[in-house]
Amino acid sequence: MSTNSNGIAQQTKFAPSVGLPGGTEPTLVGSKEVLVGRALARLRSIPGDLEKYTFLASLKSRNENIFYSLVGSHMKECTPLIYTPVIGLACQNWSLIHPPPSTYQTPASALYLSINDLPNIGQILADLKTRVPKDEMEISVVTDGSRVLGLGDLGVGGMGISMGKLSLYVAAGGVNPKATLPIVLDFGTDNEKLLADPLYVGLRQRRLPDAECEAFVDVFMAEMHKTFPNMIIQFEDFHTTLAFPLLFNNREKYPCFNDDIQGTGAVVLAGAIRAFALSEIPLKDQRILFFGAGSSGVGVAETICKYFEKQGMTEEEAKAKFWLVDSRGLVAHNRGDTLPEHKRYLARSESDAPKLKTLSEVVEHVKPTALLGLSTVGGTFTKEILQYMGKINKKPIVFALSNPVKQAECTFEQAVEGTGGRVMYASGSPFDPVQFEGQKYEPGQGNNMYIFPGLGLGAILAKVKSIPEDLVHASAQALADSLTVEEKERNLLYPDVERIREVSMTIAVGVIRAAQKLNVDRNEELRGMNDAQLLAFVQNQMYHPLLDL
Ligand SMILES: NC(=O)C1=CN([C@@H]2O[C@H](COP(=O)(O)OP(=O)(O)OC[C@H]3O[C@@H](n4cnc5c(N)ncnc54)[C@H](O)[C@@H]3O)[C@@H](O)[C@H]2O)C=CC1
Ligand SMILES: CC(=O)C(=O)O
Ligand SMILES: [Mg+2]
Repeated sequence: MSTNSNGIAQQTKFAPSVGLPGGTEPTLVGSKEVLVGRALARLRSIPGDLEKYTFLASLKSRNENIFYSLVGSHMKECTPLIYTPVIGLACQNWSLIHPPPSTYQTPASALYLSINDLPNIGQILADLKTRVPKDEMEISVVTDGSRVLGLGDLGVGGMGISMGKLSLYVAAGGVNPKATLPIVLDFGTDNEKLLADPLYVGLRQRRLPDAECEAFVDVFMAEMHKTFPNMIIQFEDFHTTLAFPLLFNNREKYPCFNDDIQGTGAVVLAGAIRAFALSEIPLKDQRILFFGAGSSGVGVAETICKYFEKQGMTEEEAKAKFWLVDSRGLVAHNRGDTLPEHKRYLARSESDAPKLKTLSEVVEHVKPTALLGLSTVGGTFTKEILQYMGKINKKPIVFALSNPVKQAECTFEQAVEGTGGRVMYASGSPFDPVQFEGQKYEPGQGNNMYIFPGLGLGAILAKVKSIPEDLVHASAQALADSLTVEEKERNLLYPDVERIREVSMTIAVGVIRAAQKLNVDRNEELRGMNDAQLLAFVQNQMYHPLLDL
């Protein structure tokens, strides 16, 4: 990453301006605080969520510095509007709100590549390179929109999630906005509503078979790497049948990772490390049940399983702590269907496994200490299940991680009430604190937004060749270690979201050190720095809109 002011040095200076008769500006435009305050007041005056989203998108395009100052100083209020849950609504309505003003602003602020572009990808990227305002692009979030949050196939509407994640790279990770590139690969859509919608802005044809998508991505990745050799690629919201092959095909060749598999793995591991400790149950006695065995469920389960091994368990001992449930019941070798590759590693073998079809049956069979939902199905952690978790555990762990809010397996309030206030809870989308029997309870937000900004920042600064699993584990450990004494006293599982930039910095340092250990770093200058110097270096490299106003 080059210096902070790169690409943003020519921003408007906000000295009070004196109006001339007939001028286009009012008499007093205001100081930066006033400009941010004015944007906030305007935002709060807008009644609808989608309208708030389009206002913020328009602000981002008109003045990036005010946008990022506003978001950075009001993370709790703005994150739900530029990210989950409102981003889901934006993706669902993409054909109506497209192009958001930000795509007009710079010609390289978004890239749609369709299957018809396959022969020309190299040329398209070379042209784009001549138009990007920064000498080197640093990070791209790439999706094909085939599984956007828990909302299913939204086709090119997935652009919203790529843009939202990159806004957080800037606001929470301090990446230069000019070095970010959201990309949608338009492989068609299997969403009947979109196929029938004359206003749909993507290809109105059915999705290509996975093998053809994989072949497209082979070409895409090679051309991206040729054009932007240091660019980190984040795969996002690909349907599970593509998510795993794309990760395995590319992870050793290029600096890339899958956010749903690995970012989610790391953020949930970090929250779980803390919850396991608070539960006062040793790791060897934990029994962890996953409701949902897709890219994120399996990604998280395998990440925690590896952590157990690092804590001294054998592979078999670690695997024995996990149970996965999918739409056919307990995932088991002997249940009579052919399990897809990603479900085999943690599939069970006990003789009664095939009989366990519903979540309630599996919960009663397993007696879990921790119940984690990554199923996309809202409300599935019923009152009875939550009460049962409360009955068998002193401090039950319940993570309802599906996004957006309606897809959460239970709300925070339901979890608190069902367990008599003893739950250790995290959700993917934010919930408000809850009052129960005169006491205030605060939920955790177990969302990969705590990981990817810091993981990406560390990978950019170290100029990594690839992102091995140890870098992901380092990001989880750094997040778990980042809670302050005050946050621990509040029984939080994750740091306060207002501190996310500071947390990202710590994660970046952990990731850089892990990259150095594995020799995947190309920025060898960082090797000579001690930890304090490295932290100062990371901080100094971070884009900071307030300084540049
Ligand atoms: N909190 C976070 O940071 C993240 C949350 N997620 C959320 O996780 C959810 C799942 O994502 P993926 O794993 O990619 O999706 P997926 O569609 O691949 O997996 C869903 C899994 O749930 C199972 N399932 C669906 N309906 C079910 C039912 N009625 N009963 C039992 N099992 C059922 C499916 O069989 C499948 O195993 C999404 O809502 C997504 O938003 C994903 C990534 C990060
Ligand atoms: C948060 C996220 O990546 C998802 O829900 O897919
Ligand atoms: Mg995702």
